[in-house]
Amino acid sequence: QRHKFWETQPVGQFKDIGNPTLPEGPIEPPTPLSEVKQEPYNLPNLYEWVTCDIHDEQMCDEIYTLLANNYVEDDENMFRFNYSKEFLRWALQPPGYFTAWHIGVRVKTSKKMVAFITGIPARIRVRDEVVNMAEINFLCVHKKLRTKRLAPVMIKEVTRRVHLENIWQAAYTAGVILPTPVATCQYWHRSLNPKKLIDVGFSRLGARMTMSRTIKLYKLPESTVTPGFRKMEIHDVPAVTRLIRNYLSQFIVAPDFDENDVEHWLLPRENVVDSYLVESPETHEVTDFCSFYTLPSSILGNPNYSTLKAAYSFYNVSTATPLLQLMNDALIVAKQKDYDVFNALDVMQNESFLKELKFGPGDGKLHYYLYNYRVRHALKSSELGLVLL
Ligand SMILES: CCOC(=O)c1cnc2ccc(OC)cc2c1SCCC#N
Repeated sequence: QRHKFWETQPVGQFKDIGNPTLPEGPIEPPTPLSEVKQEPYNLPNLYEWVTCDIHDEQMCDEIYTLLANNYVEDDENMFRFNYSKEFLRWALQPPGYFTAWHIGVRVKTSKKMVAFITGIPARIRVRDEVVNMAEINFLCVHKKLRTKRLAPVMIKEVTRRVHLENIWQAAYTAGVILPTPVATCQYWHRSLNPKKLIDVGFSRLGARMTMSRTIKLYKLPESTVTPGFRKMEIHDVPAVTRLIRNYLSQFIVAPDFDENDVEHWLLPRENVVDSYLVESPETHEVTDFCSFYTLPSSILGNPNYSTLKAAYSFYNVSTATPLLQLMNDALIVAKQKDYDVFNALDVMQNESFLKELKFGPGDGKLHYYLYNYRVRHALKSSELGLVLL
């Protein structure tokens, strides 16, 4: 029966949509820490909790393999996300992370990892309130255990462990509708390797279009065009922090990044995150910034290809270079690095460049959720300044 679990949780309920008397903000007050359940929730008998030290090579391997074989697929089962190990270590070890929030479920006898869920701490501003939250991600149950109702108890257990750290709100996304989306975003895709996307069946040759005409349509310059466009370096952290804090202040929901956060989330890491900035050749001021993260996908059941190399737009700021030109340079760099596709959500100001840079709308939507925090009415995706991995 629909949302049996979510109707028991402090989240916006469908029945409350449009009720103007309900105030924006926390739905339930914090619980005194002494009253938070001290022991883990009970799992079905065959299974046990395991706290996952993602830094441990063997544990990281097990998590990588569980996700690579059982994590999210698109509706047509053409792709499955294939997060790399170095990406997982980056995603799960931001400043102030808690190992206890990286939670596995394994079979008591075989010790086989069969499920996973994570939280990381994040300061997220909602309008003018900065709230300490947990970002919940990587909820994955092995394909063979999907009917055992493991997800609700895993969500309750990560919530319990977050409460023990005196954090009472959370943010998460899903491709499915749950009570109640704070915003609903659309994926957009920019072909970089149109022949491969057509060969795997994601894209189709347009009417009256040949393959060579299609390749020409998506062709990009060999090199970037913006003077002063270069990779971000560690000494740029203060300037980039100023730039991105100012830029994100215009959105209703956005991360409250400090320099430590910027150093972790935006400094380039090979095969994980790429970030570039524009340093004015005259004034040496940092005026613009763009970034994308690397999330490959397994291509399912295709004899000729096994992996899709996908770049995902992350945080972009333009104050001097037109956003259109800045993002075209990002596409150029992604093509230089042999990505097959550059993906973006219609969040922030992305709508201003998507069509002109030849992105096409995806058929998947991404719904954003807040736990124990009511937002009176759903936001437009352009009011969202938050990109979750
Ligand atoms: C070619 C465009 O599609 C994707 O890049 C892609 C790749 N892998 C996925 C794995 C699971 C999946 O489940 C929803 C979707 C994809 C998608 S489309 C949505 C992500 C974006 N942009």
